[in-house]
Amino acid sequence: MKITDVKIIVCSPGRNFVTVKIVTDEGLTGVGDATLNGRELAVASYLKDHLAPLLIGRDPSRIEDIWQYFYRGAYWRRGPVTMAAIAGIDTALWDIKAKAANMPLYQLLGGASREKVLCYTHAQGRDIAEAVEAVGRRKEQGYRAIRVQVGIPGLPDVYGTGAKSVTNNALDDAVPHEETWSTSKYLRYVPELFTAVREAHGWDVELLHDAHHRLTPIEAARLGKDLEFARLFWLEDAMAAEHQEGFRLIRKHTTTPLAVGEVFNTIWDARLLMEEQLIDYIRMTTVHAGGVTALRRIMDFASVYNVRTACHGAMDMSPICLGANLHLDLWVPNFGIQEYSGYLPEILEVFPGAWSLSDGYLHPGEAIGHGVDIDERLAEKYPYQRAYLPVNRLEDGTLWHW
Ligand SMILES: O=NC(=O)[C@@H](O)[C@H](O)[C@H](O)CO
Ligand SMILES: [Co+2]
Repeated sequence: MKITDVKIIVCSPGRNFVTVKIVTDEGLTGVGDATLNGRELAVASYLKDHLAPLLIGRDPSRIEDIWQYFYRGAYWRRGPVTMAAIAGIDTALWDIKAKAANMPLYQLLGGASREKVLCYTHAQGRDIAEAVEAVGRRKEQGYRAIRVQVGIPGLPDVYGTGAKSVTNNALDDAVPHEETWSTSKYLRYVPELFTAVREAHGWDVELLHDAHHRLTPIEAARLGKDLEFARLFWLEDAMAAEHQEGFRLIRKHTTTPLAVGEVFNTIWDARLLMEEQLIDYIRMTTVHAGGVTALRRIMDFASVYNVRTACHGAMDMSPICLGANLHLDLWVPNFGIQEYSGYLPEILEVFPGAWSLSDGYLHPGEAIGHGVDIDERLAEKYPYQRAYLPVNRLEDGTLWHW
């Protein structure tokens, strides 16, 4: 079998996605997600101008060799753009291989280790009352694990808590929306949020919270400690994790489980965190971690250190990424949880898939390959629109983490 064509499809059904479609001379095709929220065209060009030409004529079954060719062969290794581009190709190649083997991808990985995939979803509010109500709605929809985020009194819209939080990016802003942040206001308020949520909804629902990299190590330790009463499933992205050693301080002070990794793109970003068991969940996902080939390796490394998987899966990864994740989620022995924040209807039309959600659990389905495709004609109806994630400033104007 030979690769005869590589298409890079950029579309925007409610938000921007970059999709790789690989065509072979035997009629088999495969698709992969290569979306990088806010820098989509950099990945599209990396693929179109640099990688796609090198794929034509190659044997699509040589997935590992192609992965190494683009990783080691790049010379300039790692980074979100490079690894998202490699991910798009790699995921498409695994899709083709599973189709050629006439089986769902999870069978190729080693078969199912569970019947279904536990997921968590998002609930947010501009204030505690709204957030408590949102948790109630998510419980009624059958979710067993819910991430709770809330606006902070005295601060304007905080990321992921206002009306625009559905798409997590500013489609209608020609420049990144600038948020204002105060850690002290935040640290005082979040424990009140979880007191109210536990009071209203009890203990049979798993609660998660995402600090989106905004704290220093000691502030993260403080929050973890202050939230121990709420018995969270996890506190996520407590601090910007380039400084992996910083988690030693957090770990020393709190038993609140820690999750990190959605912005990581190679194992090197997480090695120390996992070797020293400084985290409990690794949040790396197919599209940002370099595809199925890389993520499978990272998941196995995590299992050696009792770290569980928790693939990132918000709406700024396409349903193709979710589909591929779900096959890994069904197979991986050290599974933790899968993020699922739902998709706008137009996204599900452009990316039809075999996966399903019921009663707070997902399943990849039994279609051959990873079970998700792209409707190219429909995708054309949604041309790219430049959009960004917000940026974050302290009240004095300092450009801050997020
Ligand atoms: O854990 N999930 C998250 O943090 C998401 O909501 C991210 O903010 C967006 O995917 C960033 O593009
Ligand atoms: Co997150």
